[in-house]
Amino acid sequence: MRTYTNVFDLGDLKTALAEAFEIKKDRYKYESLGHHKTCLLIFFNNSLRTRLSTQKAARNLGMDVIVLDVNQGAWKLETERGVIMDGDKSEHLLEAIPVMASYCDIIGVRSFARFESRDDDYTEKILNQFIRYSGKPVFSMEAATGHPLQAFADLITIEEYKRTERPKVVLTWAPHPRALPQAVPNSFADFMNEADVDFVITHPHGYELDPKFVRGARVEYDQMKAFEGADFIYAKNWACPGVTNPADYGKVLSKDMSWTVDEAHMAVTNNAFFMHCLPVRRNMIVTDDVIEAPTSLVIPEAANREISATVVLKRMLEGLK
Ligand SMILES: CCC[C@H](NC(C)=O)C(=O)O
Ligand SMILES: NC(=O)OP(=O)(O)O
Repeated sequence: MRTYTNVFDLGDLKTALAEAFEIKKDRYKYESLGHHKTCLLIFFNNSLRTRLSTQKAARNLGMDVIVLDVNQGAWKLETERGVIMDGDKSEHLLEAIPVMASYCDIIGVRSFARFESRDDDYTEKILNQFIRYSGKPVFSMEAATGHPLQAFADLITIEEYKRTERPKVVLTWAPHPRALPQAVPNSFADFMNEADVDFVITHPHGYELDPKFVRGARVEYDQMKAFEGADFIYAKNWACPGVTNPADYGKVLSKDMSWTVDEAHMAVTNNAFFMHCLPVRRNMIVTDDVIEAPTSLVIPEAANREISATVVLKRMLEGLK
């Protein structure tokens, strides 16, 4: 595996899930694979789960780990070519990338959508420079339009807890005070469309996700109708993807609190499990009662981030041989 940015990089999902459950039984099983190999984790944005779980995964495989918070300790980086660098940025990405790559064997990158240009975000301008100029295997730790480590952990969790062979899984938008990226819902849809589930997406008008990720999923604008009979509810906020109106890209079009997932919403489901990638704004996205209920999976879901990262890093290490 040279890059991990989407569901198709994983290949057959049943095989990937079998690998995940094998590792979950013994996460140190492949600890010799990473001997004298270094994993560099580069963060342009904040993180808790990804920062901790990916370091843990690398250590499970015997790797050394370096974590770099760009713009906090390193030089502020210019990412645009052709810019006269007379401002507050001391170094260009085009030098920094090969330099960083010279100290490691595998690179993880977190670089959120900037909402300055839909094209820049949806062509993954930053992540693709690492893929193009580092000469090393590169995996996404949430880039502008995807969060595949999260979505793989979500799939593992659904597989562990499903009570029926083909569960109904609902991705629901919920309100948030800030403009959040579409990376998490995009990757969740990317994975659910390839998994053996009955997948439904529900959100207010104007929040249509990019067709590249929606693919054959059913889109239901009536949230309560979407929730009917659901086995899993996956809640997430995202800012306007700019599909129906490109001028609205990155905007907060709604803070409608009737979309907040509460017990009345969960009452029309099939006693559904509740999921969220975290961090979550309680009583905006979901009420205290729902996220604290026995059917809330947010903690085991977060714990599975160690497993998804271990599988991906294992495959990258195997590719180095
Ligand atoms: C894993 C989620 C990271 C990020 N969340 C925030 C609060 O920026 C997002 O919504 O994409
Ligand atoms: N879910 C997730 O990626 O969390 P962090 O942003 O804390 O890493």
